[in-house]
Amino acid sequence: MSRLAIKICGLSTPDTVGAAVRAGASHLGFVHFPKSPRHVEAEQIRALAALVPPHVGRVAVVADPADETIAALVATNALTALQLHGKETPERAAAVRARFGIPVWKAISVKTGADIDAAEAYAGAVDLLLFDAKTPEGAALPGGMGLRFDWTLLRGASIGAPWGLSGGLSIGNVAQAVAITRAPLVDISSGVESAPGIKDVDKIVAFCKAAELS
Ligand SMILES: O=C(O)c1ccccc1N[C@@H]1O[C@H](COP(=O)(O)O)[C@@H](O)[C@H]1O
Repeated sequence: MSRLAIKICGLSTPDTVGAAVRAGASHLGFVHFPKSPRHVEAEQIRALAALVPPHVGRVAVVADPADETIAALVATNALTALQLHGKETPERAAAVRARFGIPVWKAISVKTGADIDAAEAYAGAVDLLLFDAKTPEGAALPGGMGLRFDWTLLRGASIGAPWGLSGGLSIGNVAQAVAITRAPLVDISSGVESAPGIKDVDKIVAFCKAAELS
């Protein structure tokens, strides 16, 4: 059985980056979305990523980015993947991957089983599908709101690509989430914070422990 991959997302300080690495995270996420309390500029991502050992993935999270935005992020040479967390189509996701030569993760907003079925259109166009809860229409953020969806929708689903589970995960529910979905990767942001955008080292450590035991 291969080890559960853990992505700690929305990091913005050297301390919390170090804590996530030491706690055993396989991937770190950096949100580049100005409306987010977790927003970090490309130069900050470059500096934070320089603290990360090469075996740990470094993922920039964006939503419906312009090509210029992607170019600036890719130019940092700090990233192992780009997470598209907006309304990008399969064609747009494939074009980003081809144009910028970077692995692409696509967040799939889930409310019903039809949303999971619709993810099939992205297989082949992206490198990883990340199932996250749909945020309410008009919400300020497309993710990072601690919302979860009905995990049983993923039970027994055959996903034709590498994938992960996101949305409303916490120290207390990650074991149940993995038991239900058999997710190979779990992704958390607000569940390891003390306030929006403020990561909590103790919570990061506790989450990684709980995920590893699941
Ligand atoms: O966290 C944000 O502010 C954010 C902004 C724009 C796009 C995505 C964002 N967050 C991502 O949402 C998921 C789930 O987060 P949570 O655990 O429910 O808080 C995660 O991948 C975040 O990085």
